[in-house]
Amino acid sequence: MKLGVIGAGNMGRAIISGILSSGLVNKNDVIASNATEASRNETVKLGIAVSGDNADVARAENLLIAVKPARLSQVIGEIAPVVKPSTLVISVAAGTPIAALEELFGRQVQIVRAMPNTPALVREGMTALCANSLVSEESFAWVQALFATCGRVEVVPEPLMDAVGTVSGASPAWVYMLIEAMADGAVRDGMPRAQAYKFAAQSVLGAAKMVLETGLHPGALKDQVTSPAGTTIEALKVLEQRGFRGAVIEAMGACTEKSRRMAAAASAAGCQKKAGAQEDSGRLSSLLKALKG
Ligand SMILES: NC(=O)C1=CN([C@@H]2O[C@H](COP(=O)(O)OP(=O)(O)OC[C@H]3O[C@@H](n4cnc5c(N)ncnc54)[C@H](OP(=O)(O)O)[C@@H]3O)[C@@H](O)[C@H]2O)C=CC1
Ligand SMILES: O=C(O)[C@@H]1CCC=N1
Repeated sequence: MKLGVIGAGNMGRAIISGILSSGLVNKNDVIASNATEASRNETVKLGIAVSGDNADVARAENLLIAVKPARLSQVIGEIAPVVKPSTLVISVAAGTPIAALEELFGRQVQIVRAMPNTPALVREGMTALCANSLVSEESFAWVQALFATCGRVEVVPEPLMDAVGTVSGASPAWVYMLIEAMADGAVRDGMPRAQAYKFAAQSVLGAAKMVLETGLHPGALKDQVTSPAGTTIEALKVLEQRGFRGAVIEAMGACTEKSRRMAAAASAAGCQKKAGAQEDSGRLSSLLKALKG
């Protein structure tokens, strides 16, 4: 198998769907796993092979791990014996540094850390990537091509991954909140709800494209909309009074801080495991010495 995916949930399935619709990887070359039968029955609808055995999936040439960070230790414990030196492991886990993943494997493994987002499903995702030194340029280029099938890709230094997890990984959540709130506003003004979602979502999509494609500063684009003594400025005044921008910045700070706390906890757990392994190997060599003596 070309690609194995352990944890075909919201993020895993979005990536699989993005990749399959690009044709870069064939359905017959993908295998995925879920914990429960109910989820496996959903995953099988993607037309790929599905297994309840993570070791089966981990035999693929490239392995994407998309379980929740709290499940990583258990899953890596299960698959470490079958992951070969040639296997390329990609983790999308938030707040989980490469060094912590290496500790969980307990040996040298080629690891790419990715931070994607769910718009990968419609091939409008944003993914940041970084890798450990064992990943060859050729393999890293392949991973970039893989995620490029799901949208935009950028290589970033690992310390930026917590910020990325907020600005693109998690941000769709509050953009959806904004769309929901905008639609509520339109409903209040008399628009039917289904139509309101379309108008709100298309406006967010268009505004995002304006930023990406004109290269203009978002402030300049805002000014283009805001006519002197017009209607828009009345809305901006209320948003400034209610602390709209401050609320977004503070919320994003909380999100990034959580990711950093998770990373610190994952690193501390890795250090404990390493210390434990050193203690075990110390005990083993004393035992061997005693047996020889
Ligand atoms: N959701 C998002 O927008 C983003 C998520 N991420 C990262 O992606 C990862 C997954 O998150 P998300 O998709 O939201 O979570 P989900 O809960 O939607 O998906 C996790 C999947 O893992 C499966 N799973 C759990 N335990 C096992 C196991 N032991 N063996 C095999 N499969 C297992 C679950 O199966 P079952 O359904 O049967 O329980 C589920 O399908 C996380 O690490 C998160 O940090 C990164 C960026 C964005
Ligand atoms: O909420 C989370 O932890 C994940 C990571 C980024 C988006 N969702």
